[in-house]
Parts: sequence; C-alpha cells; structure tokens
Amino acid sequence: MTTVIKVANEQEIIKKLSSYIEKISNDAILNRGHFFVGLSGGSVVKYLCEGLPQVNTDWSKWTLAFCDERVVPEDSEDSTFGCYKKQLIPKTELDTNQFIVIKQGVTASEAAEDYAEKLKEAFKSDEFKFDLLLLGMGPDGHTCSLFPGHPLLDEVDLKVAAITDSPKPPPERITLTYPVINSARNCIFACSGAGKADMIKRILKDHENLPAARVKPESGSVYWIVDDAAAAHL
Ligand SMILES: O=C1O[C@H](COP(=O)(O)O)[C@@H](O)[C@H](O)[C@H]1O
Repeated sequence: MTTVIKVANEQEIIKKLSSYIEKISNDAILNRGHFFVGLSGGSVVKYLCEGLPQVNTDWSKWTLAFCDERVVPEDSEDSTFGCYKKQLIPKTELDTNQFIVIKQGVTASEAAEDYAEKLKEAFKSDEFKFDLLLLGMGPDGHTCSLFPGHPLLDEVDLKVAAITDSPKPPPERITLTYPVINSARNCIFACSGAGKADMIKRILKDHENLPAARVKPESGSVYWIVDDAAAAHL
C-alpha cells in the first residue's frame, strides 16, 4: 500500500518522518524485540541527523544498515556512514558497533559480497527482512544506487550488488537490490524542494516505471513524505 503525506516544508518533513520512525521502531521492538533499519545517503542524512535525536525509543535494540553505500574511505565526505558517524552518533545513545558498515580497502564487488555476509549474520537468516528502509529519491528518479536504465534494476539473484558506473559520483557503490527492498515491512521516502517536483509527479501521478516507483514491498507499506514544493505538480 502506498500512502502520500504532504507537509508544508522541510522542517515538517523532519517532524513527520521522526514520528513514523518512532512508531515503527517501537512496534518492532515490542513485537520482535529488535529494530532493523536501512539508512540512505544524500538529503536523508540531514533529515535523520536532525530528527532522530528527538525520537523516543530503546536505542540499544537498533541495528542500522545502509540501503546503499559509496565505496570510499570512511573519512571521505562521500561516505554515508562517515556522515552519520560525525553528525548522528554523538547526538544519540547509538554506538558505532550497531551500524553494519562496508569493508574498507576492497573492490566494490568484494564490499558487496562482504556486506551480504554481514547482513546474513545480523538477521541470522538468508532473508534480510528490514523493519524499515529510509529512502531518498534523486531528481532522475533513482533510489538506493539503482539508476534509470541500469541493468541492476533487473537483479534478482544478488541481495547486495556492486555498481562501478554510477552516473552520480562517486561511481563505485554497493546497493540493496529489489528482492531485499521489496521484502521490507515499511519503506519511507522523504523528498523536499522544487527540484524533485517533476519526478514526484512522474512517479506518483503518471506512474512511470522509474527506479523509485519500483519500491513496492510485497507485504509491507510505502510512505512518501513530500513537502509543498516537491508536491507542486500532484
Ligand atoms: O547518491 C545517492 O542519492 C540518493 C538521493 O539523494 P538526494 O540527495 O537527492 O536525496 C540517496 O537516496 C542515496 O542513498 C545516495 O547514495
């Protein structure tokens, strides 16, 4: 089921997103004793670093993985984990060892293989069923590191794949693939600004088959939290 939530501006996106995260994390902890969440990079980093410190939850029950990650050193500005390490961890009770991070100093395909092993260990299963994936959408309609027209859109065997020709720099990344994304219990997109308005219309109104539109969890929910500027053509 897809739900579109329109709010006034970026600050309201942060508030709404945080309230959904609080509810979903507390339900997961109550029902299954743990909360598995996938984080994205880009603009979502800011929303989460501002919003999560206000969330009322049992942080010790959280495991945080990445929907995609750039294959760069952890201290690079392009490292998604590096951003959360600097901007989120000091503001919460989260510890670095609750994050599942990519192996350093290896190729993208080695990093993807190693990441899949780490997820298998964390989930104690071959099925990586996330309670929540926090997703962004680029102005070209990409989500995670799944780009329009890329062969990875059709990947069904690998759960974590490497990409070495990302059209958005940096080129080397790892990404969850649709079999994992679409088995999540919940997916939330958070998008703000006029730069996303055209793509939001193409996905939510015209139903074009773009990468972000293919996020349709089989037995889960997808929420789009969009501000007035991003929702201008809906
Ligand atoms: O490169 C990436 O881009 C997308 C979208 O970023 P945004 O800044 O336009 O919101 C992001 O979701 C993904 O995690 C990241 O690696």
